[in-house]
Amino acid sequence: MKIDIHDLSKNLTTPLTAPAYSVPTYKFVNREYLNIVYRTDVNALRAAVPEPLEIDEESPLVRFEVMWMPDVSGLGVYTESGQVIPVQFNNEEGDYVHSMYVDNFPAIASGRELTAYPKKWGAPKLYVDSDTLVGTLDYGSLRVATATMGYKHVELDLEEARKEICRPNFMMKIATDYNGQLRICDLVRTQITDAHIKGAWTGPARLQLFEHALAPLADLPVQEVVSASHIVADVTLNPAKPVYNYLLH
Ligand SMILES: CC(=O)CC(=O)O
Repeated sequence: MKIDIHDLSKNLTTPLTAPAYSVPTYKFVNREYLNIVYRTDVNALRAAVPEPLEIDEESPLVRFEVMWMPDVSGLGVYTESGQVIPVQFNNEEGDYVHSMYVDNFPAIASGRELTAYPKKWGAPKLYVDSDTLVGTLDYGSLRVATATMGYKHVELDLEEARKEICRPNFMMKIATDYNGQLRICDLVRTQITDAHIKGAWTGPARLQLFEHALAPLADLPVQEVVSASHIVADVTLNPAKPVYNYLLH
């Protein structure tokens, strides 16, 4: 087999004859979000966020999210759950993606290799239980998060919902050479720019996080639920771009 590194139509990843994921662009139809914004401990938040990102010390917030993706071109069906943290970088507001637990291998591999999504294997679920929207996250056999929200109690403004899911995302891209030395250590930025909101609601919400050594969501403890949203949207993801190279600083 001849390897042509300039042929961009080929998905050059392994296994060579049956790659672990398809070539993006990934388009999501009816992506459904349960987002719960909560106040946490400022020292815990400071310890989680890499500089030069800045947190809001006066208002230390985290967004816990569970996303059900029933129709994703090239990746299939999956659910994802994690935490993002509101930050500022170069005077721009955005969210630092702190953790993501996902139940689909191609989504994990492509997210980590092509972008910088901090994805690990996990078992999130999003479903309606009678009058309640429920989001759960299991890691192995243990429950690490349970979120509940009144189902479609109050409609949200669709433009506000669009702004919520289109905030810039910042992530850490880390790759090493064969000796374990850092080859890439970047802060990267991406943003959803193509989102069609199909519905958005809010309602009463609660969130419980449980201690786990390898899925340490509870290290950012819930002090108070601030807001919650349930959003259904079609979205397209964009590639990430480096915005800060730690190897040069
Ligand atoms: C496809 C990706 O890597 C991003 C996501 O799952 O949200």
